[in-house]
This record gives sequence, structure tokens and C-alpha cells, in this order.
Amino acid sequence: MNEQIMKVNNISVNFGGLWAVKSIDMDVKKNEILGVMGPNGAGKSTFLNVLSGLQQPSEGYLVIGTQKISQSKPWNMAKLGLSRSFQTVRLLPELNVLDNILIGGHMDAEKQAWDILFRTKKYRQREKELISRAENLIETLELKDKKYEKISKLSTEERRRVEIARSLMTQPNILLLDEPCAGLSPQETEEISKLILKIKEQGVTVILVEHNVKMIMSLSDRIVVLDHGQKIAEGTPDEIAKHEDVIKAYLGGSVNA
Ligand SMILES: Nc1ncnc2c1ncn2[C@@H]1O[C@H](COP(=O)(O)OP(=O)(O)OP(=O)(O)O)[C@@H](O)[C@H]1O
Repeated sequence: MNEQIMKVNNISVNFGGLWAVKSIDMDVKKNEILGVMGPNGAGKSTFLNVLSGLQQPSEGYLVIGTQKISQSKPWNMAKLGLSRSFQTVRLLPELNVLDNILIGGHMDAEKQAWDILFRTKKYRQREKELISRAENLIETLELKDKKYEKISKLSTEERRRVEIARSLMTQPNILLLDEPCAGLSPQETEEISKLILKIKEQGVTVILVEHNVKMIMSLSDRIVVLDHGQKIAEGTPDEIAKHEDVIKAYLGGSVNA
């Protein structure tokens, strides 16, 4: 559990004079669920955007494996083993679950026009592999009975599961989850939480941004708390729940609420 998989080094993002994220340092450890929390405007989304290559940092860099990354793009981050759900590409409502998940596999495919045009053996082999990968994910995300259902017929919670499955198609080492339980009922939140644990058990490191304090507290191995763009606390859920600065940041309330 202690092996470092990614290092965040002095990351800052400035928007026209405002430091949305300021001097963040942290290590991400292999196969942990790392929660990122903080009040509205704390810098969580901006920070996640940097990790996924959507936002270039004004200062600082990431280290993944032996690679130092100061400026990157989402497709490069995907190649480095990082995938983010709820990102840019929305689910296609008129396609079924299987086809939507397969799209995730095509995002990282380094295809040659020749192979596609003539459906070469290499292309057909790759398609077969992707379908088998998608079917395994359908199993993991418990979507078997929805495999051929159109997205437009699914509930919000089922769509979230499809989005997670799709982002796992690139077989990432690190999965970034951006508020996977937003707008879900407590029971649906419970279902998604169980699936996140299942994904961790399969060897994936998860970075989870969530407003639902109860959920992030129960699911995370470690938590980092941001406020006004800065890291104000880092520790186990128990340590975070007792941390004075965290309680203060959450307007004097208890973070167990
Ligand atoms: N593109 C942008 N241009 C200018 N300011 C921005 C931009 N994106 C975010 N900000 C500002 O940066 C700060 C951090 O915003 P961010 O969305 O990262 O916080 P957050 O913790 O994700 O908030 P929330 O929980 O409300 O989603 C806020 O003050 C926000 O207004």
C-alpha cells in the first residue's frame, strides 16, 4: 500500500491573479483510495483538471513512474495510465451500454487508417480484445442485464456505472472520479461506493473528489483537504474528522455530518 504511484509537486494554477490552486504537494500511493475534499470553490475541480491534463499548471509538476510532467494533454495522461470519468465526452443516449463502453477503448487506440478501412486482421483482433474487455467491465459494474439497453432508458445511477466502465476501458493504473455520487440517493450512493471498492480490489488506484462527506470518509484510505486552493490537511479519515482547520473550513460544523 505504501508504494508511490504519482507525486504531485508544488502544483499551482493562477486564473488572472486568483490562485485557484496554490503550492500543492502530495504523494498518491499504489492501490489506495485517495479522497480529495473541500468546501465550494476550494480548488478541487481545478486540481483534478491538472491531474487529467485538462488544465496546465502555472507552476509545479507531476511525476508518474519515472516521467516528470509539467505540461500535458488528456491523451498523454491516458497513455501514462490515468483515466478520468465524467470528463469531456458524454454518453451517447441513442447507443446501447456496450457500444458506449467500447468508445472508451477506442479513445486510446492507436489505429491506422489502413487497418480501419480494410478491416485488417490486426484491426479485427483489436476489436475482439476490446469487446472482451468491455464485457468484463459490464460484469464488474453489474450491468449485465443492461448490456443492450439504450443509455436514454437508464437511471442516473446506471449511467454513472456506464461512465465508470467506459473510463476503465483504457486499463488505467489511476482512476479519477469526479463526484460520482452527485445527485444520487443514499441507497444509490451506497451501490456506487461498493463498486468503487471493487475497482480498488482489482488493483486500480482511485482519486475521488466528492461533496458527500459521509461517503468520502467511509470510502477513502487517506484524504487530502483543500481550502482556498491550498492543502490544509492530509491524513486518514479519522485524523481528518478531528482536524481543527478542516472543521473550521467546513464552517465550524463536524465533518462527520
Ligand atoms: N476557468 C476559470 N477562470 C477563472 N476562475 C476560475 C476558473 N475555474 C475555476 N475558477 C475559480 O477558481 C476557484 C476554484 O474553483 P474550483 O472549481 O476548482 O473549486 P471546487 O473546489 O471544485 O468548487 P466546487 O466544489 O464548487 O465545484 C474558484 O474561486 C473559482 O471561481
